[in-house]
Amino acid sequence: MKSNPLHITLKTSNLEIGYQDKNGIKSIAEKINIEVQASELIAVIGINGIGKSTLLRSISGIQKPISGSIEIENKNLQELSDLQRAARISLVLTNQPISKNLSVFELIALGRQPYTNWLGKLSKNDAEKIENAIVLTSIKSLKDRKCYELSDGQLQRVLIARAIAQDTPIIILDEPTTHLDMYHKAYVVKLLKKLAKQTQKTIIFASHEINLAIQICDKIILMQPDKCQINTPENLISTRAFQDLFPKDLIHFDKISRAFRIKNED
Ligand SMILES: Nc1ncnc2c1ncn2[C@@H]1O[C@H](COP(=O)(O)OP(=O)(O)OP(=O)(O)O)[C@@H](O)[C@H]1O
Repeated sequence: MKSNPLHITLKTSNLEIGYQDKNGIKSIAEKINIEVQASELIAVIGINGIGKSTLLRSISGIQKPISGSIEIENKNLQELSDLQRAARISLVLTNQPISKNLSVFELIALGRQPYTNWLGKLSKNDAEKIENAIVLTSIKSLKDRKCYELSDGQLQRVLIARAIAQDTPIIILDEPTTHLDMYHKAYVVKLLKKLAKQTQKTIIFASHEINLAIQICDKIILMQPDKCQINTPENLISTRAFQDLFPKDLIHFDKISRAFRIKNED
């Protein structure tokens, strides 16, 4: 794919997301209008239960939206077959069960599944994509290890490598920094930024690491009870969008340090 700053990879129009339970359809968020471009790193931010995972599942095509449309590279997501979707979007779910008995190489090779023949045999091109993903995520030394031997931080890098090997224009990750220490949280988000720039992919991830997202991401999708907006961290700060994200009794957004801070006074 060519590096083109105006290459729109994902567009939602008047999207309403939610779920169905025994009592009927429940709406979680509506009027979601977002447009994202190639090479952008985008964080989805919002309080617990606001609908971040539901939004990611909806734009990945694994959960049906209530209404509105989702376009991936100018194609309606609903009209894509599973295979066509897998060639456009890769999804990394932190709590997804994976077979930890696989070696790192085997797990990354699963990223090529949408392209391999029915025997699952890897072509030369598949092998190159896998090798490239291993190099980009700096996990060469882990290649032959079993996944159960890995630390959470290492496993996260391997899952990211699998998504890179899948070679889709869009990569979506749900809370890729969960369970990681401060250093490894920063490491993973910086890695995602590097990958977005080097591979011209759109990378969208949900996270509670707001201070990190403000420092590193190109854009933030900010989900709040009454609206969902997308903008650069600078614009969100200047329009005071972060001010009422949390109840004000404990935490406030400090414009000077561009970070949320805990109130110390009683
Ligand atoms: N299938 C479902 N059945 C019942 N409730 C659901 C279902 N899917 C989502 N919800 C509810 O919808 C709301 C949004 O959930 P979601 O997981 O998308 O939020 P989130 O922002 O990702 O939360 P968190 O930050 O805690 O991970 C929550 O109240 C959740 O309980």
